[in-house]
Amino acid sequence: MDTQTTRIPADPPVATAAAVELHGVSRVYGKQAAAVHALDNVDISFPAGSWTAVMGPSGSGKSTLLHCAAGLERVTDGRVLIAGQDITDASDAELTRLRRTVVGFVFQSFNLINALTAEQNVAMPLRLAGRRPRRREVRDVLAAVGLADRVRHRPAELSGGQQQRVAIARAMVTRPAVLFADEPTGALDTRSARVVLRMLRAMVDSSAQTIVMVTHDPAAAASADRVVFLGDGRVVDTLDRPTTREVADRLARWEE
Ligand SMILES: Nc1ncnc2c1ncn2[C@@H]1O[C@H](COP(=O)(O)OP(=O)(O)OP(=O)(O)O)[C@@H](O)[C@H]1O
Repeated sequence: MDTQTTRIPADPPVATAAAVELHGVSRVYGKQAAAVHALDNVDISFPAGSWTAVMGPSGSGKSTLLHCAAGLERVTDGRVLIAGQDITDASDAELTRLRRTVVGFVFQSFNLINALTAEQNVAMPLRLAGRRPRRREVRDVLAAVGLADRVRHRPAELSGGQQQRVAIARAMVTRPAVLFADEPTGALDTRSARVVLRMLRAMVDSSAQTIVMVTHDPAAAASADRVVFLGDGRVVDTLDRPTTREVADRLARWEE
């Protein structure tokens, strides 16, 4: 008799380790002779709980990659999956729901509403998702980004670094599984940039959120777990656990 018993694993297997997957994704702008292949058959996956920096020369397709991966823009070819869900043919309503629940965005230009206070800006995604924001949860997120004493300030009354932190708080308040950030430190001085990068690191390490960030700055990219380099709409290189020096050297090679 077989005395071996079947062992039941303590934890169920992880269903999907990828927060975002792009399979054979192409994005073409314009037609025929005027066609621009902004993305050309890109295969890439962003593991859950990881931080990836996307780099490459101007026009290499970084923003297009971010927008397609986030469901902000439709792909011409290929498939995009977010949290295991194929969003390629999702309706506009489904994409809107996804953007309000699963993903968050931070843009270089902050995109804050000037007429609203920091607190009201941060509460906005909760309202859009149909929730009545609790003052406490909004203030807690603002406190987490070091702005507990600025909740009643409007964007014009805040520094660039503070505005960017409000934008990050706004993206964090719904606890999105994936945060897409387009040059989140591009408009900041070195000190404010460091604060923002530390906050992004905390999101990945403490809450296992996933970050995909476009940047031109090797120091910012070195805060990520991995750097993906684009050239002419294709992934041309990747670098794991990068240092600033390695990123700068690799960039110089691809931008030659
Ligand atoms: N809406 C559009 N219509 C036509 N062409 C576009 C459009 N958006 C982007 N492109 C083209 O697609 C290519 C990739 O653009 P994208 O903005 O993704 O590059 P990028 O790497 O983010 O550049 P940058 O670093 O300058 O922001 C470029 O050649 C650009 O001109």
